[in-house]
Amino acid sequence: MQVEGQERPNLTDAASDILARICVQTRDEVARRMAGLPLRELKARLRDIEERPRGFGNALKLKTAEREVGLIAEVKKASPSAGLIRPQFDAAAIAREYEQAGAACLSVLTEGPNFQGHVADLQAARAATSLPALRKDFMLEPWQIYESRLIGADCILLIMAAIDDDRAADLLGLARLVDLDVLVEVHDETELHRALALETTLIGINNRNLRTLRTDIATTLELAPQVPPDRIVVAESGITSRADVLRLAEAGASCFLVGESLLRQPDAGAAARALLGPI
Ligand SMILES: O=P(O)(O)OC[C@@H](O)[C@@H](O)c1c[nH]c2ccccc12
Repeated sequence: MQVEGQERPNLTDAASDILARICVQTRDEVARRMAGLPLRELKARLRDIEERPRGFGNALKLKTAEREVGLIAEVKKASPSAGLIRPQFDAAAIAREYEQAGAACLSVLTEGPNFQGHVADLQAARAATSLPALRKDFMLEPWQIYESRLIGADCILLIMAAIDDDRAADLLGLARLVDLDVLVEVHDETELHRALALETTLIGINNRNLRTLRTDIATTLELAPQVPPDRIVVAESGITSRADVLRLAEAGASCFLVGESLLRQPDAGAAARALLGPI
């Protein structure tokens, strides 16, 4: 990593705060990629793209109307909390299983150092299905929004714990400009109120604290009832059973972002079907 020591946050803090560490790594990575593709060139390339995004929010609404539950099924090889989840990782094959099981959308990790994700995984998963895909990464810089559109993402994630209000509004506006949907992620009441002040429909409530990596679905149970009905609540992380889905739905979540519990099963499609329930 090439960043000078004094530009880094205190390393003791960064080591005990996983989100802070990932943000430092992401800024380094973005600086590297930007050097290879300056913003002006990136924008010029976008002008040549004809394909429109697939409509992530819309797919969630349609599936939820059809079967009560909108599943965003996650494609990831590893995570900082679980380590290696799928040693034999085939993003396209997993995505196809999810689509056949009735998932509304995909979520694909593209972050390298902590999740072993790649842009190519998102492209492979999306090409193998007709489902819209969320680029699951840490969006900090405007350049990343344009890049997300270039690589074929349909939606991006904005993590309120990682950015301030001005940055969130800027990145949200840019995403709109390039026709990407946005999932705004919160973990506590303060972040939820900051998110609700933004003009955005998809509110993700992450049951995992990204600073400590601990999960507790009580986070969604507490926060979902505070979300007005014109927004869509996506319960995220630590969801392992149909019983979890039913409890979270009762609290007001209509959509569910699930990765690890599906990917731990040899048949991820069957696991997704079990979460979705009968129909
Ligand atoms: O694998 P799980 O526990 O089912 O969680 C999926 C998803 O919610 C999780 O990957 C996630 C939610 N928000 C994030 C932000 C960064 C990295 C990862 C995430």
